[in-house]
Amino acid sequence: MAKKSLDKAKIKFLLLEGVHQSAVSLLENAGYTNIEYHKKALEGDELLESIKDAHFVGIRSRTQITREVLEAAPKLNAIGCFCIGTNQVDLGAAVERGVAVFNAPYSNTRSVAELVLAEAILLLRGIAAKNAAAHRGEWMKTATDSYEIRGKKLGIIGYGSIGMQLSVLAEGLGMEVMFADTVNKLPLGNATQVSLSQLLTTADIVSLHVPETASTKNMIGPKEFEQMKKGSILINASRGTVVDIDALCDALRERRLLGAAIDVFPVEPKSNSDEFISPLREFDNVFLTPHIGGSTMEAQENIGMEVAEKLVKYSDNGTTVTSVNFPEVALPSQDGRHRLLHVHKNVPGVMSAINQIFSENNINISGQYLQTNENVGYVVIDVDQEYGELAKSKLKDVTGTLRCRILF
Ligand SMILES: NC(=O)C1=CN([C@@H]2O[C@H](COP(=O)(O)OP(=O)(O)OC[C@H]3O[C@@H](n4cnc5c(N)ncnc54)[C@H](O)[C@@H]3O)[C@@H](O)[C@H]2O)C=CC1
Ligand SMILES: O=C(O)CCC(=O)C(=O)O
Repeated sequence: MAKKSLDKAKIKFLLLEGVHQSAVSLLENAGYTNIEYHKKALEGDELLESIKDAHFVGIRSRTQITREVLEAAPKLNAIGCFCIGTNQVDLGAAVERGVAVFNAPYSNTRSVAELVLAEAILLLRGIAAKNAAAHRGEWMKTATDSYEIRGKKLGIIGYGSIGMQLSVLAEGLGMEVMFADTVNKLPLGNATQVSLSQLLTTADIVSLHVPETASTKNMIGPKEFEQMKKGSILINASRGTVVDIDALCDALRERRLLGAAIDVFPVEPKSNSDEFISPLREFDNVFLTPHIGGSTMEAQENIGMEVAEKLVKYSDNGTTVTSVNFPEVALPSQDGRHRLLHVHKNVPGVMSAINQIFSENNINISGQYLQTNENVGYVVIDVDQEYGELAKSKLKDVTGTLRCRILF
């Protein structure tokens, strides 16, 4: 009898950072019972030890999957980011090793948009400072520097999934919305696209919704705070690297800003038992939240199912739809066949070497799917069961091979 590929019970899923139990249930229902579950992020030797025999890993925003971590994980097939951002993963190093990365691009967007809007309303009323004062026994009953949100100008930097939802919700409250984005975007409702400096000089509330990239690092620094309207508000629920925190402190000390709401920080505590250290702690008029923009029960449950399902599909039949670093292939099931999944460098000669193996060994191909991106090629080949192992043993030696798997 032909040897089968790895038993599902032997396929190890390492789930970190307390990803929602919906992910565990979905994996178990799909037959994957070898699940190592941790409530916190792992780092250093602890992470290397747990990931060394993992076939799949699930993380949120804290766990750093660096090149070194990937090198310590020879069996890893895919990484599931149970969140939107994928900046915590070295995507280049992952693709070089044929490791696919998935995320949940939409499931928590509404949660972030709602939090931002709530913070905007509360900051315009000075609630952060009034609340802090009341906890100390002070009574700050005043209308000074207290405003309605209706008619105010909201400037959204990064008009993607979150920025666009925020735009629609804000217009519903009677706000005037403008946005800045590196890409020309179709505005929703009455929003208008403007330059970054136009936005900074006119918005009453500036909200950041960009990814962490080289171009967004410290994109709001001393020069940008200078440009912002006196008495305006800054909200950052994107990534901590986007705002220069010292410059923000200066703007707050000089009372150029009415307040701020910051959910993400350049350095965040590794776990809930670690101290949160930030110069922003001194300011009563700043909402400080522990990176919970997307942390609602609804979002986490949906993310758990969405990302776990993507990992299961990749494990079960090779489908890579919506992967952030891999060529996307939607595959039917391989009933009655063996399926070979071959990830290779996207260089000339690899596909002809692969096809030669099949013709030289008289292996009939019953289905073939190929997709490439700039860096890698991903070819999926279905063959009769008796040829699966032979084909795999030859395919894994093709020059340029990054990873080769067999499914049955
Ligand atoms: N605080 C939290 O818990 C959460 C934070 N996030 C963060 O929010 C970010 C945005 O999320 P989405 O809206 O879903 O992303 P998205 O990818 O849909 O939109 C990002 C937008 O930013 C634009 N952009 C990129 N670089 C820019 C630049 N230099 N200047 C202006 N615009 C630029 C892009 O063109 C795009 O339109 C995520 O990358 C993630 O880091 C996401 C979810 C939860
Ligand atoms: O919920 C998390 O851990 C991270 C949320 C986030 O920042 C994201 O989705 O990019």
